[in-house]
Amino acid sequence: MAEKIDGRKVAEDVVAAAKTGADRLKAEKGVVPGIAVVIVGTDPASQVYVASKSKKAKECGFHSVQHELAADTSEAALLSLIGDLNADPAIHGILVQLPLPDHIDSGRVIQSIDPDKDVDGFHFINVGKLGTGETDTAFVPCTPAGSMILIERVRGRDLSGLTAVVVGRSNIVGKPMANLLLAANATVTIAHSRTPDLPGLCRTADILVAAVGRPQMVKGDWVKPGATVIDVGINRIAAPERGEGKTRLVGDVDYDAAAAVAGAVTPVPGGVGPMTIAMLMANTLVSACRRAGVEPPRF
Ligand SMILES: NC(=O)C1=CN([C@@H]2O[C@H](COP(=O)(O)OP(=O)(O)OC[C@H]3O[C@@H](n4cnc5c(N)ncnc54)[C@H](OP(=O)(O)O)[C@@H]3O)[C@@H](O)[C@H]2O)C=CC1
Ligand SMILES: Nc1nc(=O)c2c([nH]1)NC[C@@H]1CN(c3ccc(C(=O)N[C@@H](CCC(=O)O)C(=O)O)cc3)C=[N+]21
Repeated sequence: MAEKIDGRKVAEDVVAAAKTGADRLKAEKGVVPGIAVVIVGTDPASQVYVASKSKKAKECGFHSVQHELAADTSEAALLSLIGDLNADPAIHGILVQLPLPDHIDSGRVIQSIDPDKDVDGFHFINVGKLGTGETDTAFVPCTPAGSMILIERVRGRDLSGLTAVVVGRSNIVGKPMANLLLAANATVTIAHSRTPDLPGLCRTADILVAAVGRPQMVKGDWVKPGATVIDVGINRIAAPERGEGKTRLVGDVDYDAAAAVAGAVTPVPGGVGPMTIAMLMANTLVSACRRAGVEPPRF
C-alpha cells in the first residue's frame, strides 16, 4: 500500500515558515507582508479558496485585503483596481482569481499586474524567468511549486535518472510543473488530450502528475509500481451514498486503485490543494522580503 502524502501537514510547515519570516521582517524592518485577492463574480468554489487564503494570511500575520467585485464589473474598472494595488506600498502580492467572466480579457488583466507583485507567477516576466532557469528572482505558480515540495519529500531535490509524465498542459499547472521537474533534472514528458496511448505512457513514469480536470481518470493500471503520484485535480462529483443531493471532492486519479500500485500518492482533498494556498503565503513573504532588501527564506 502506497504512502499517503499528507499535503495538509507539509502545508502547515510552509505556513509556519512564512509566519516566522514575517515576524523577522516586522522585527528587523517594520514591514508587514500584504496580500490582495481580487475576485469577480460569486462562483461558490472560488469563494471557498478566497476564504481559506484570507484565513492563512491572517495566521501568517500578513495584512490581507479582499476585493469582491460584481460579475458585471468592466475590464476597465478591474484594470484600474490593479493599477491602484500595483502602486500601494502595503501590498506585496496580488492574486486575481481565475477564471474571469467572459467579457474580461484575462490575459490583459494578468499582464497588468506588476511582475514583482505577481505571486501567482502568471505574468510573462515570471513565466520567462522560470523557463530560462532564473528561479531565484521569479515567482513560480503556487500549485506546481507546492507539488514540487511534495515530490521533494518523497524523492529528494535531485530527480536525476527519474522519468516524469505530466498529464495536462495548462499555463497555470501543466507547463510550469514540467519546467520545474526539468529544472530538477527529471526526464519529462507532457501529455494532453491528443496524446496516444496515455495509459501506456503514464506507466513509464517514476513521477506521475495528473492535472486534467477529469474525475478519477488515472486508473491503477496506468501507474508504474513504486511511482510517486501527484493528483492536482479538484473535481466535485455527486455522492448519493452520503445522502440525496450530496457531493464530494475527488482528484484526477482513482486513489484506491493507484495506491495499491504506487509508492506514494497525494489524496484529494488534503494533498496539493492546501499546498497551493501555503505557497501563496510563501510567495507573498518572498515578495515583501525582496522589496525590503532582505534575503528571503527558501521554501
Ligand atoms: N489543487 C489546486 O490547487 C489546483 C487544482 N486545479 C485542478 O487541476 C485540474 C487541471 O486544471 P487546469 O490545468 O487549470 O485545467 P485546464 O482545463 O486548463 O487543462 C486541462 C489539461 O488536461 C488535458 N486533458 C483534458 N482531457 C484530457 C484527456 N482525456 N486526456 C489527456 N489530457 C486531457 C487538456 O488537454 P488539451 O490541452 O489538449 O486540451 C489540458 O491540457 C482541474 O481539476 C483543476 O480544478 C487547478 C489549479 C489549482
Ligand atoms: N489566480 C488564481 N490562482 C490560483 O491558484 C487559483 C485560481 N486562480 N483559480 C482556482 C484555482 C484552484 N485553486 C485551489 C486552491 C486551493 C484548493 C484547496 O485548498 N483545496 C482543498 C479542499 C477545499 C474544499 O474543500 O473545497 C484540498 O484539496 O484539500 C483547491 C483549489 C487555486 N486556483
